[in-house]
Amino acid sequence: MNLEDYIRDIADFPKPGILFKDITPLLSNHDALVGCANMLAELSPKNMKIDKVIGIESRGFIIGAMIAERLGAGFVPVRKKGKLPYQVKSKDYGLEYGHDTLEIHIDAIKKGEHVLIHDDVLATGGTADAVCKLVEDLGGIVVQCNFIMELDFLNGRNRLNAPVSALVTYE
Ligand SMILES: O=P(O)(O)OC[C@H]1O[C@H](OP(=O)(O)OP(=O)(O)O)[C@H](O)[C@@H]1O
Ligand SMILES: Nc1ncnc2[nH]cnc12
Repeated sequence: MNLEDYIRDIADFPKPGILFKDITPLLSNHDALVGCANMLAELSPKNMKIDKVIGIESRGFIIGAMIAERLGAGFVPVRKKGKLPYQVKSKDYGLEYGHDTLEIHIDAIKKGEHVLIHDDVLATGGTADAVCKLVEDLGGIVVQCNFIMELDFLNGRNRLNAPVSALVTYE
C-alpha cells in the first residue's frame, strides 16, 4: 500500500505559504487506516517493552491509540493548554505555523517508563521536541518518536534527541 496516495496537499492552510498535508483521506479509508497503524507498530523498538504511547493533540490521538493497542501499552494524551482536568506540566513551543502550550498530566508517566511518542506530521520538530521534554521532566525515557510523515526539508529530526521513524518522507 502506498500511503502517499491517501495524503493530500492543501495550499495556503492554515496560513498563506503553508502546504498543508491532510490525512483525512487516509483516516477515512479502512485499509489505509489499519495499514498505517500496523506499519507504525511494526517500526517500534522490538528489544524492550513499551509502557506508554503518547498521542499529541489532535491528529496524533487517532493512530497513537491504535499503536498503543497493538503494543499492549497504555495511551497518554498530550493536550493543548487548559484541556486536561488534573495537575499538569506545561511547555511552550513553536511549530511551522504558530506557537502554543502543550500539557501532560503529572502522573501520566512513571519514572523509568519507556515511552513512544506518536504524531501525524514531523515538520519543524517544535511540537515533538516539547513533548520529549515533558516526558523527560516526568522521568520517562523516550524510546522512539514515530510519525506518519516527515517534512524532511524542515529538518525537524535534527531537533529531537530520540530515534525518529516515519512512514512517508517529503524531500
Ligand atoms: O513539527 P512542527 O512544526 O511542530 O509541526 C507538527 C505539528 O503540527 C500539527 O499540529 P497542530 O498544532 O496543527 O494541531 P492539530 O493536530 O490539532 O491540527 C501536527 O499534527 C503536529 O502536531
Ligand atoms: N505542512 C503541514 N501539514 C500538516 N500538518 C503540519 N504541521 C506542521 N506543518 C504541517
